[in-house]
Amino acid sequence: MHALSELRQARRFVIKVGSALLVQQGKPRVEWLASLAAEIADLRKASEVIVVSSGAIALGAAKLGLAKGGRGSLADAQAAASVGQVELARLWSDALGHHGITAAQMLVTIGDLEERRRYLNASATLARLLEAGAVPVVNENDSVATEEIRFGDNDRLAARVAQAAGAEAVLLLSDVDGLYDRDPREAGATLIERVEGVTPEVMAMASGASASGLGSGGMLAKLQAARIAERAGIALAIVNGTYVSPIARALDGPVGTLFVPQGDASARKAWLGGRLAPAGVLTVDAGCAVALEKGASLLAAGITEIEGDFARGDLVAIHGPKGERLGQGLVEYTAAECRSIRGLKQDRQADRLGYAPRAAVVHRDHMVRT
Ligand SMILES: Nc1ncnc2c1ncn2[C@@H]1O[C@H](COP(=O)(O)OP(=O)(O)O)[C@@H](O)[C@H]1O
Ligand SMILES: N[C@@H](CCC(=O)OP(=O)(O)O)C(=O)O
Repeated sequence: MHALSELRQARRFVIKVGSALLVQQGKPRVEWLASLAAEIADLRKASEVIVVSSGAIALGAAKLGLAKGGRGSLADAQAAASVGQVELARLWSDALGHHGITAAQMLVTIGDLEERRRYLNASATLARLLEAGAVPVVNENDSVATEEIRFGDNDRLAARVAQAAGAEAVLLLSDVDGLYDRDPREAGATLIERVEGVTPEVMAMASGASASGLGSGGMLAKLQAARIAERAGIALAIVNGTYVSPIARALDGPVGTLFVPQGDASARKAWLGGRLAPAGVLTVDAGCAVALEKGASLLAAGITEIEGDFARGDLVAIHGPKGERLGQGLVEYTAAECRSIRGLKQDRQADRLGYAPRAAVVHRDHMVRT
């Protein structure tokens, strides 16, 4: 998909709604939500829709009378989210219910979308809900997620959900028209309509701060989400949601920034490429680095160092001799086994371990290079 209007062809959408759109001065924007629900009902005539909705912390903080919109401390954010999520679910259930659509709440943590087995589980739930005709309304499970296990922003969460659901398009509804070449509050800022690859230059355009003070990620989080999506072959657009009927304005306008999918990585590789937290590091020698560059599997003979305590099937980062990041992949041996067979030729692995189920330590099929 190369133009915003082409997104209409997508068979499965993820629509992400930021806190600032849903909540103003602690109150939900019910009429605006009703107009969005009408657009979702319209989209569903030809496509499937998953919503990723922020707003629990902002809604809950207002109810509990917490300072700083509930973001003063982790405990405040968790308490606010618990209270706000109840209201958020009701708002969506009412708004979609008005069009005869069943809303389904799904609260997830980073592990649910990053640990392979749980990722497959979340993916199956989403598929079943869509098949049954519901609209999943996803948010982070903020009331139990601690700082270390949180996404923190719903932009990356939306990109992950899109991967897990096999969606073709993600719409990030925000309070700006899209990505500007610099902070839009600066003079001369220009809207970028199309991005072919989120390069470091593109990343440099974003500032991490959220102007509204309600959201958490700012433009930086949206660009990180765009990177996850483009690698997964998913089109992503940042569009202005502040208007009534924002989807029609963005797609028929068209106004916004489209991030064109890059390549057509298989779902599994996309998942690997986008995963955030490797369990360990394998450092390899120069010869191995060259072989990996050419697409070979990582063999024990090339490993010089092992960091971390990982299990078979975990994600590990792969570093070159100077510590440079070469890629990451699913490891076929535990950390202890890797330490034991490091530097060994393939035919000696079985002698050392007494078994050698796999020739490669990280097979090329389960590896992505950076
Ligand atoms: N280069 C940029 N282009 C567009 N917006 C930017 C840029 N750099 C920083 N921003 C800020 O990012 C904000 C959007 O992020 P955020 O407030 O987190 O949105 P949301 O709550 O919708 O997730 C914009 O309102 C803008 O102030
Ligand atoms: N999960 C949080 C939202 C996280 C967040 O702030 O996201 P966003 O407003 O999209 O930057 C909530 O429901 O309040």
